[in-house]
Formats: sequence, C-alpha cells, structure tokens
Amino acid sequence: MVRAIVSNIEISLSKSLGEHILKHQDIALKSARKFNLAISGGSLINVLRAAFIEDKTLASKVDWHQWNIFFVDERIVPLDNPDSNFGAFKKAVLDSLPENKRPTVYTIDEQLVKDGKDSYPLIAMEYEKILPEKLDLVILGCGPDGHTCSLFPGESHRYLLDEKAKKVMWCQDSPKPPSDRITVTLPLLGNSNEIFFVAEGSSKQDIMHEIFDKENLELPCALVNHLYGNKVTWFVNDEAVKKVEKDIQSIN
Ligand SMILES: O=C1O[C@H](COP(=O)(O)O)[C@@H](O)[C@H](O)[C@H]1O
Repeated sequence: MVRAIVSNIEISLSKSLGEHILKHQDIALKSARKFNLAISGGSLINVLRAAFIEDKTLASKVDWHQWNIFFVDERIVPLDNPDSNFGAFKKAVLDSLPENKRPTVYTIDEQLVKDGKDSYPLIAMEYEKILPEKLDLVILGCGPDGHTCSLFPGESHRYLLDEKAKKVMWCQDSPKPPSDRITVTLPLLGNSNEIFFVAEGSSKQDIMHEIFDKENLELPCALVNHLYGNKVTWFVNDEAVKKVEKDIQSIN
C-alpha cells in the first residue's frame, strides 16, 4: 500500500520531502560510507533547491560529500544544454554549493552524445554500468500524462515498461521533447530500497485522479504504485490532489 504526504500552507512540500530524504541519508550512512540516490529532472529540481539550498536548517544537515547522485532519466543532449537534467540540477543546486562541499554526480558520457544516434544504446549501457548494485532512494516525478522517469504510457513505448533485464534503456521518439533520452526501467525501481514521487500544482490534478481513483495501470506512475507500493511514498500538495476522490491521507 502506497503512502501519501500532503503538504499545505503550514508545511511546505520541500520541507517535508527534505526531512524524509535526510532520514534516508542518515539510515544509509549508518551502515555504508555513501548515500546512493537517483533523482528526476523537471519540477523536482526546484523542490530540491528549495529544500537543500534555500532552507538553511535542512541544508546544514546534508552530508553532500557522502552523496552519490544518479539520474533516473537524462535527455541525450550536451550537459550544458537547457534540456539536460544534469544541467538543470547543476544550475539550481550544485553551483550554489562551495566546491569542496559537493556530492559526486554521475552524468551520461558527453562524448557519446556527440558521436550521434548509433551511440545512444551505448550511452544507456555505460550508464547502467556506473549504477550501484542497489539505490538507497529514488525520487520520481509524475508528468501530466502519467509518465515517470522517461517511461511513457502508450503502445509505442511499451518496450520500455516490458523490459525485464536491462536497468537503463534508450527511449526513442519521446512524446515530450527532446526525443532521445535514457531511462531507468522497472527492474531498477523494484530493486531500490525506497521510492518517492513528487507532484505539485494544478497541472497534475487530472492525472492524480487517474492514478489514485481509477488505478489505471496503463500509466507508468500507477504501475509503479501497483508493483512496488510497499516502498512508495507520494509527496503532493493540496492543489495537485484536488480531484482525487479517495481520502488520500488515509492511504498513509
Ligand atoms: O521529462 C521529464 O518529465 C518528468 C516530469 O516532470 P515534471 O516537470 O512534470 O515534474 C520528470 O520526472 C523527468 O525526469 C523528466 O525528464
């Protein structure tokens, strides 16, 4: 059963997400030297900035040195391209940290990006090789169409959801630009210790109704709930869940 934490005027989503990430940081660092975390791009990046750069109390508790950060998906573009998830994270978070206090961040191989389309499957294979055996935490977004990572709904992208062995794949002809991406797959999510979803704002209202009330398993987000619900927590705000008929608090 998934859990949901609904933020409101009193407790912001970034605060509650930040506190829960720190809890998992502390758990991981009790038994290991590194906290292995994978993050999404999109709106999540600004939530992370609000939590760990702008909120000074939370920021003071982050052991950046011990964080290994991976991406659950990345657009196949140069890292300084405005569409790059790494580029967005660098601009919003990394550039605000002193150089001696930065996490280790694992990017796609930029040289392979320059080599063109024939290299795209290799970008995915190489990224899979640098992933740890198990991630402590993955933080996912939820697109208004129900996609998460670069796992999109619809027949043309079914091959990504059907994958049973590879942990990272090339996503071609993405319905949302840019068209070429890499994405982690369901086996990777299933093997992670904990999964957080973050969804905020009115653009997510219809899809939240589809996911929580209709439990439409054609939607990758709903499928993740269905398959791995016991380790899934949703961080949402009031606005995003306005059309959800279920008492979302009671699924805690
Ligand atoms: O394209 C992407 O979109 C999703 C959702 O983004 P959001 O801005 O609607 O939160 C994101 O999780 C993913 O990493 C990104 O590449």
